[in-house]
Amino acid sequence: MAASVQLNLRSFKAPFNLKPIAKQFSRPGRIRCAATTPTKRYSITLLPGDGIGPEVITVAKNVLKLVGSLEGIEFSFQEMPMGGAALDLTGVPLPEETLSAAQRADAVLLGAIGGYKWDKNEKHLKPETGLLQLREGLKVFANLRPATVLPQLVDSSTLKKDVAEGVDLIVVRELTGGIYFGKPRGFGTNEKGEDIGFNTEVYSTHEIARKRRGQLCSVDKANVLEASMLWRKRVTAIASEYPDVELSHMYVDNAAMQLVRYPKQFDTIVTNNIFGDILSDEASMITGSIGMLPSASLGESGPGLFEPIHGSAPDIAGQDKANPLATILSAAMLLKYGLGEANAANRIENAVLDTLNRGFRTGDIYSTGNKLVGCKEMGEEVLKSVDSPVPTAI
Ligand SMILES: NC(=O)C1=CN([C@@H]2O[C@H](COP(=O)(O)OP(=O)(O)OC[C@H]3O[C@@H](n4cnc5c(N)ncnc54)[C@H](O)[C@@H]3O)[C@@H](O)[C@H]2O)C=CC1
Ligand SMILES: CC(C)CC(=O)C(=O)O
Repeated sequence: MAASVQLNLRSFKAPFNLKPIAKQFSRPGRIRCAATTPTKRYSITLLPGDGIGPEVITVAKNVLKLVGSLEGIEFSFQEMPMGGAALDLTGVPLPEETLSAAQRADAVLLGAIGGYKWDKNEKHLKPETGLLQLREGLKVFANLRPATVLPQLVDSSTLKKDVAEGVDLIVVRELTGGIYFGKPRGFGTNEKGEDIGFNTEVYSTHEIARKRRGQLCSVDKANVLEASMLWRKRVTAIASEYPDVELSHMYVDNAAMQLVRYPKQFDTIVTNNIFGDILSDEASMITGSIGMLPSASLGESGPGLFEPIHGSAPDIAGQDKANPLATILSAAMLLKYGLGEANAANRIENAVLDTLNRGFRTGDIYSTGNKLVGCKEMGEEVLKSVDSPVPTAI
């Protein structure tokens, strides 16, 4: 890593708590099980989407309902079409009604979008375009993707136990800029008449300024890309204002390698849209499965968007094989970061740990000696753990 400078996080106001979710995972304790009269009401827009999306959202919704009833919270859920499902229904991947329902809600929980059926659609008619429009429409620029190796799943990691054990990091990904949105973009022909496709990686200084909200290893490609050079310049400039927190810089190719060589070196990685997408998927395998990783996307104000980091997994869709834990943990992030309901969020996190402690595993995290279950049964076991007055400590 490059020489570090110090950032002082104490003096700036982040709109969210950057403390890795893992820290809260490790707080087992007695759960009060008394049902209370609902005093708080929240509206949640549910966007099941495509593939395994509806399967995992159904499970997460049930978990939210139960936790709400135990914590005196009443949810009103509004389910709206999004992605391929919306294309089939309305001809566009993000209908106006869906976006405005999401904007009006207290928080948004998304399953996943995409599938073979729409892969050949024109760009503006792809499910993925709808997701980018949703993120842009909600102005959720900061995407938090925690990756924690739970002791229960250390054997599911693709890395050796001593490398994976204790990994506890978070990727903070810029979400509404960079190459996913930059212009010019498109298709054309070069001087030899060959077809070309081109995109533009562009960052403006105000977008990078937002990145100071981490305590950080800033990942870029500043040895080659101008947008990364500006990124590093801004991050370094901001760093000088915050002397108490360490900042280091790393090139993305090295970061990809370091993540599998010695992942414990990372606490918070802050990076751009595309590098964050790729590195967080890579980090997911250290934890055992992409089916385990939740995410929260937050802006300055307005509802946050909460979604598992995985896609619609068309290869297992409709077979009751999906791991719902990433979506359940996204619901926990929704409670914690979106609604400020930390107790309710802790209930969910503890219930997930308890379910794993009781040996229940979907196929993606299965190891010998455990009980193989499908998406629905995993959800039912999590509900039992939510109800359990004393969760098992890890
Ligand atoms: N946020 C979103 O909605 C995203 C959507 N996509 C879309 O999803 C579709 C499939 O993309 P892929 O690249 O295959 O990525 P993917 O994440 O859907 O699947 C990759 C692999 O992980 C497995 N997997 C994913 N989630 C799982 C879960 N919860 N439990 C068990 N196994 C799980 C799948 O079965 C597959 O083998 C594409 O249309 C893509 O554009 C991809 C990434 C994110
Ligand atoms: C538009 C999405 C499919 C991009 C993606 O992979 C993600 O952000 O998770």
